[in-house]
Amino acid sequence: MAAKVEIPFLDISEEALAGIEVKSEKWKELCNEVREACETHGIFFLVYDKIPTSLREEMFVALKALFDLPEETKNKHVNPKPYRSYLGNCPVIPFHESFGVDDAPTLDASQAFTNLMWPEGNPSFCETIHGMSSKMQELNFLVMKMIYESFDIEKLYDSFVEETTSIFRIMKYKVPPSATDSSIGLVAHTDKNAITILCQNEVQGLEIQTKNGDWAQVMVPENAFTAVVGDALKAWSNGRLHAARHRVVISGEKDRYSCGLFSMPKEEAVVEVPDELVDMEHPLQYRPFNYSDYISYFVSKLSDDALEIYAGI
Ligand SMILES: O=C(O)CCC(=O)C(=O)O
Ligand SMILES: [Fe+2]
Repeated sequence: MAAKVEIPFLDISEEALAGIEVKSEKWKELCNEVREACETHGIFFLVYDKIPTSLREEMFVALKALFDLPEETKNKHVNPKPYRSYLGNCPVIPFHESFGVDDAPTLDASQAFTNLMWPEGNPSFCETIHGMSSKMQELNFLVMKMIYESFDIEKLYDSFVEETTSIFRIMKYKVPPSATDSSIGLVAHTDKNAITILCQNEVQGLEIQTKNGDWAQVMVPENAFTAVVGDALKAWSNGRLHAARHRVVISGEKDRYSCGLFSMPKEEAVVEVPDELVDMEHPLQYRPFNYSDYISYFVSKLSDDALEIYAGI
């Protein structure tokens, strides 16, 4: 069995932030904690009560209804871009099923996905995925804002927002056939995007590879969200932030459901290290690159070192 690891746990609930003025010392400390978590582990937990428990619960009811649809219906979700089309019964990860919805925080995108799955309409499903993805996007932006502030480059944050889009990924991991088995639910990878916010039901299974190569279980606290640094953020930060390699291992008797808001540069956007993050101590590590070209490269090679090979200096 994998070891356990202490993952930083940050409270950015309204109560915890009450009285902390933006730009105050306390706020700066919190921003630095976010950055340190990204540097040390590349993964951390967040308490964020702007996403109420009731919305999480509705989300997991909605997810069950979605995955319970006939295969034929689920297979209608097709998109030529990677990581979007419905994936089910894949021989490499037979217990995993997923969908990726582009721009789910825009109402039209949530509506189009809902109408495809339920041509007769399902307003409550639409409202739930739209509400959840929008709020997870807000959280994603807040984390990025804190990272910009901790590097003292908040003036660049607005252009980051302008150049950012997202995929909302919706996932189910079926219980393996025998309760004693544990099986790979999702193979080891780093996320390719900038930063991912994950929300899972009570079934654990996420694991990370520590910097010394061991696999460790990530025990996500009840109702917490998990933030994961991806390749685009690692490159942008000149290698200062760590893209955590992770996987999902499933065991036990309950299906695992999760969803993730993956923020990423828009199609035409270039990932480029800001001048402020390059100095004698931190020489430039990555050349500027177009994000969608990097994804095409990764999909063609599927190499663990894709970022280093593609953009490393
Ligand atoms: O299901 C999870 O908790 C993690 C999913 C994940 O790592 C991914 O989709 O990239
Ligand atoms: Fe991932």
